[in-house]
Formats: sequence, structure tokens, C-alpha cells
Amino acid sequence: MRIALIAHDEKKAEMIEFAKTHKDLLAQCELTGTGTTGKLIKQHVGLNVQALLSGPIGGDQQIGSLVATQNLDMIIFMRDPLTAQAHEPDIAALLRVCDVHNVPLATNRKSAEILMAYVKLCLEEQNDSSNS
Ligand SMILES: O=C(CO)COP(=O)(O)O
Repeated sequence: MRIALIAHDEKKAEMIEFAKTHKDLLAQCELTGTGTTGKLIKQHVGLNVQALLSGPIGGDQQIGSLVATQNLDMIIFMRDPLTAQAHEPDIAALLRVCDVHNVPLATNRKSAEILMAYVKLCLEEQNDSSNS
């Protein structure tokens, strides 16, 4: 399972806490993320995350490109809905490309939890079929 992790500044602490909670599952996935989010998760959680560019300088667009080329299975994006972002057009483009390609996208903690339940199921199925 290839997952991108993204968090706006006001949501970074929540993302780190989320990644700690789901560390065992996330460790079985191929993780990528925007620059600062990716680095913080590596540093504070110890997960192996491929950190792309920071969001405001093109990171969201890089993630969008992975979606468009079918190289990503889902995105967990802890978005800050209360702060204006300089790169709002990039964020809108990322959300749009997920809809274009039908890629699951969680933009808040509860949706992220639901996606992790799905990840757990998929990994269990994968492990069952490789054991039989
Ligand atoms: O701005 C972001 C997403 O729009 C996140 O970028 P960083 O992870 O580099 O802070």
C-alpha cells in the first residue's frame, strides 16, 4: 500500500500523534510525504518516509503527480481549514486529481482513522494470501 502523508503546520502535532498510533501498520506501507511533514514523521516516529518538496514550494504538486500516474493508493492530508495557505491552488489541484483518479483522500482525523481500518484489512488479506 502506497500512502502519502501531508499535514499543514497547525496539524503537524496531530499527524505525528496519528503516525505514532498507527506505526505498526504504516511501517508495512510505502510512505511518502511533503517535505516538512515527511521529515518530522521520520524524526519523531522513526518511520521511513520519502520526503518530497515542502508543500508551498511544490510538494503538493509532486504528490498530485504520483496520483495522476497511479503511483499512490491513498492520501492522509491533515488540512488546516482555518488558516489561509499561500499555495491554495496547489492544494485544490491535489484534491481534484484525487477525485479524477478515484484515490481515497482523508482530510481530517476521523476520515484518516477510517482509511487506516481499511489499510489494516488490506494488509491482513495480503498476509493471509501469502501464508496460504
Ligand atoms: O503545505 C503543505 C501541504 O499543503 C505541507 O507541506 P510541508 O509538509 O512541507 O509543511
